[in-house]
Amino acid sequence: MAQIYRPSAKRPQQQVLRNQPVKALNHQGQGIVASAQGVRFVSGALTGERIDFRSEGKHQGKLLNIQQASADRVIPACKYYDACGGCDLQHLALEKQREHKQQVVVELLAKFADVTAQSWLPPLTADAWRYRRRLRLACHWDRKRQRLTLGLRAAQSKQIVAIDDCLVAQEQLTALLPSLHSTLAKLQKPEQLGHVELIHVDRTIVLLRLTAGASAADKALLEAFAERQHVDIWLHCAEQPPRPLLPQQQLPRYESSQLMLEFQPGDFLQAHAVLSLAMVEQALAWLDPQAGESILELYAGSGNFTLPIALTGAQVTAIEGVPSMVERLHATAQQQQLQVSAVHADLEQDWRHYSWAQQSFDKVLLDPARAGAIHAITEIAQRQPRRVIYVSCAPDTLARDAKHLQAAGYQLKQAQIIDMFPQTHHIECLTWFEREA
Ligand SMILES: C[S@@+](CC[C@H](N)C(=O)[O-])C[C@H]1O[C@@H](n2cnc3c(N)ncnc32)[C@H](O)[C@@H]1O
Repeated sequence: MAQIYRPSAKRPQQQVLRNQPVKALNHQGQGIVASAQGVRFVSGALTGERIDFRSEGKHQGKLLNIQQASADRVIPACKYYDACGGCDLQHLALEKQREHKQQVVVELLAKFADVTAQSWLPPLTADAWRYRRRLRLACHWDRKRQRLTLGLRAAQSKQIVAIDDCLVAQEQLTALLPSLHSTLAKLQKPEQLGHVELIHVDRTIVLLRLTAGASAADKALLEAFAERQHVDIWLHCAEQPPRPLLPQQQLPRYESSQLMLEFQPGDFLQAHAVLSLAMVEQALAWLDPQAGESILELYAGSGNFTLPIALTGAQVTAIEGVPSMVERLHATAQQQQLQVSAVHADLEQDWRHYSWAQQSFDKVLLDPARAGAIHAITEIAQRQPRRVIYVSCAPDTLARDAKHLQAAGYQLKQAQIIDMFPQTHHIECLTWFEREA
């Protein structure tokens, strides 16, 4: 058989580069270094620092040593900082984190959309530690050692960092960790545990994701835990929707504009309770809904913005892609006797087939996931509502979508950073676009 020459696969270069200046932070909070090998993004580095790093792959660098530290550098408060992939900006002073987040949005809007806000409000801020009301924990059962690991994912890895505290989670949640760990390790088949979500709203919820239904013995074990810890347990087994462990358990509720909204554990819930309330209030101030106006709300979830808007007397058409959230939104609107039409639809599909999309709307509010509103924004732009309030959790997709609005004749009147995820690089931004007269 003929031998064919095959060049050996090129290994990515892993050269160490020393004393390199960091020129800025990117939107993922990584230091940008323009090295002789090209631009590298280095997690943990700060603007103005000089660092040693190892070049990894085409674009990344691993921080090895800080030769000259920034005056904005602080000692990370969390003992898991080096291992956990969560709070990746806690080495930057809090005020500077907020300045950086606004700067990122300003720059991305200018670079990708040629959009400049007419004015910026100061960032909306609240507690920067112990703020998270939901915490998702990864689980792994080591069959050989008969040991359960319960923790958070390491940075860019599937590894789990076992934790007994998380400084950004509310204390009601972290206080559960030791007893939860020992209870879950006693399950008959702990390998069936996918992940665990802890939620604190009007009650504390432990949602267990399982690959199969729990046995009667496991249910009894969990029931005893729930009683001892005064929590509600929900089970999310295989393809079934999440169910309460006990039939008498009620749906949990969270607050929005003095209303209590029901939601199903597992469905979307804003992470920071205080800032979620403040954000809704600010969005309403800009939207300024009037009785009789017709408002289209996209990516509505279980009604965090919808019901406060409807309280003003405006007619709201709220669109959401997850059926359980549409059901909850519809039920709460009925209980409160509010004018809401809650519709299940995929906003990424062509809107010509949707009857709700054939009406005209005075104003639009949208709050998409990180992917942004790549199709929906073109549909909105065609319909030319007077005002668009865009709530974004990803500045890169906001900039992409803002370009469509700008091309369709909208101006960015105001913008504001919501410090929804302190200590992390994640950025939440509220924007107000107005159609030019
Ligand atoms: C950032 S959450 C906002 C939810 C709500 N506004 C709130 O404040 O709680 C985004 C929502 O968009 C929904 N979603 C994502 N992609 C969608 C799509 N293609 N069509 C409809 N809804 C979608 C998600 O299910 C989620 O509820």
